[in-house]
Amino acid sequence: MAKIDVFDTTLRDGEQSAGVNLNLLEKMEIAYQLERLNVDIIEAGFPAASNGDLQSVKRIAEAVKGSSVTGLSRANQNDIDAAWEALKGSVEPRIHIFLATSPIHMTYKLKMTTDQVLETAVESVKYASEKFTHVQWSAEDACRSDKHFLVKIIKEVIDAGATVINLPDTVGYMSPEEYGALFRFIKENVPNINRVKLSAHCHNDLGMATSNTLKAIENGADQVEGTINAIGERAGNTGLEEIAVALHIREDIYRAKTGLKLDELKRTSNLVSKLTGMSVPGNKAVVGNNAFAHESGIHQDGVLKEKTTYEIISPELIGVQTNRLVLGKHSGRHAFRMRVKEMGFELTDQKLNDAFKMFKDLADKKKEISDEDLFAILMEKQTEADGTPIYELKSLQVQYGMDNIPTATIAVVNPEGVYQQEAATGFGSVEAIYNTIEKLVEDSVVLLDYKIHSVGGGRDALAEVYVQVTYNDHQSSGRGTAQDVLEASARAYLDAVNRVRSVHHREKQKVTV
Ligand SMILES: CC(=O)SCCNC(=O)CCNC(=O)[C@H](O)C(C)(C)COP(=O)(O)OP(=O)(O)OC[C@H]1O[C@@H](n2cnc3c(N)ncnc32)[C@H](O)[C@@H]1OP(=O)(O)O
Ligand SMILES: CC(C)C(=O)C(=O)O
Repeated sequence: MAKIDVFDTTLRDGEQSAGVNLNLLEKMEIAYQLERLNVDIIEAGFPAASNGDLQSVKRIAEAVKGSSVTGLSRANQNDIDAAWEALKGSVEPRIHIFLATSPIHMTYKLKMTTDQVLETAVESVKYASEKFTHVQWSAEDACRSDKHFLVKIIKEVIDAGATVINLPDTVGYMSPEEYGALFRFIKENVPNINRVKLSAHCHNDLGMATSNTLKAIENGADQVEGTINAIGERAGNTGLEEIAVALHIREDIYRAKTGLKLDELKRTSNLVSKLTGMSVPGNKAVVGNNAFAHESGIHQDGVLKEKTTYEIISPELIGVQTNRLVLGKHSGRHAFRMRVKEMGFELTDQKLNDAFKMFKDLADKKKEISDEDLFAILMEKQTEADGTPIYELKSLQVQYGMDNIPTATIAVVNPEGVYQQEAATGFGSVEAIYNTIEKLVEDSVVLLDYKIHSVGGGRDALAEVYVQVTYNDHQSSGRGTAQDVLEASARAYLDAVNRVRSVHHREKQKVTV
């Protein structure tokens, strides 16, 4: 099994993400976590970029001992000296020098000929090797470079003292097959290549960074570069979490592994996301919040019976406690019943079915049903009297306008099973509803108290209404839950009436016995 070195550039290429700016303490926090994750190399910054960057790299190099720390440098003495200033305190000082080798970059950006680039690369690597134990050299934009020129310059920089050669796909241009072939070509054609480690560094412009990196491993890469959460310049870099977990899960084909502590991945991802302000999409591979969430009934049923039906990665592997069965409109009875049980409710089959129907109706209106929503539904069902014929709300319509008299039209099925419909007005919508209900139920109802609050937060939160009434000379309370406040109000009023009826019903039964 080949061991692949992990070179983390979250603090350098990752910080190049538009809008990301980390201060020293934030960088230190991430560096400590990367050390805990057991990355081999941390690229902590670009010391020549600013005094702040130099100081961060220096502090991280002094503080972190479990991973090697490096800094980026252009191919000139000034940048190399800045890197030395930052890194000379580390155990085995390591520098990362880059110089572009593609015609586009050499012509337009560097304004240098190939000979000048060759000479600059060799001189800078020689200069750096006098100070640093490890010198990584990157052929920037290697993937759009002439491969014979690459062979030539790589051979020369190895002779000049480079210990690692990196072939970056700087603009995320290559296909996996092409990138793999480039590694094979360099391995087969650079005569001194076995003296160095070969590294892959991919960008995700065409969404191929992970596949490209894996292809590089299949074709001889000893080191992979990337960031946590795949952040980085433009569309980002290779997500190290994806590589490490892919190698682990598909060990059968890659026959390679990293030394990462995989169960630190989620924590690292959370920390990087929080400190950079770059949120991780829910569907992000490995570390997205939905990576272990199952929403559809058939999947939930499968996972309840045997996790591996729909999970190739176990959540514990990356430090997530458990998978999540999300209750939503695609969920089925198996998952619903399990959640009901977990929440401590024991419902009869009939009530469970009714609750499931209420849940499905609500799920049609809300994206995700929270535990609070579910609790409200289940509590309503749990506390509903059994066996008593009740008034069942069938439909409710309210007409309201600032200059009109509010009117409610309500249909119920009464305790005798008869469908009834009535309409009434009121000073407000709720009063119109309550006046209508009074016409529908046999005896008079007097409202004593009315309270309303929202269950959970957000604009689509459920409304929960509590009422106190006297009905038929009995005081009673009632509770109603619905997404609409008027429906919740109607349900609460009918619930109070039904509770009185249920007490009567039980008393009558006692007398009969
Ligand atoms: C592919 C990558 O991710 S490379 C890393 C990119 N990261 C960064 O650029 C972040 C940090 N950069 C910075 O803070 C600034 O760009 C600095 C401090 C490094 C340089 O700033 P300035 O001196 O103002 O130069 P500026 O950034 O405008 O231009 C870059 C210069 O470096 C030159 N250059 C670019 N790459 C290299 C290289 N590898 N070796 C030597 N010179 C280089 C450019 O040709 C240009 O030179 P010119 O001024 O003679 O035209
Ligand atoms: C500095 C190099 C390795 C780089 O970030 C790139 O080419 O993308």
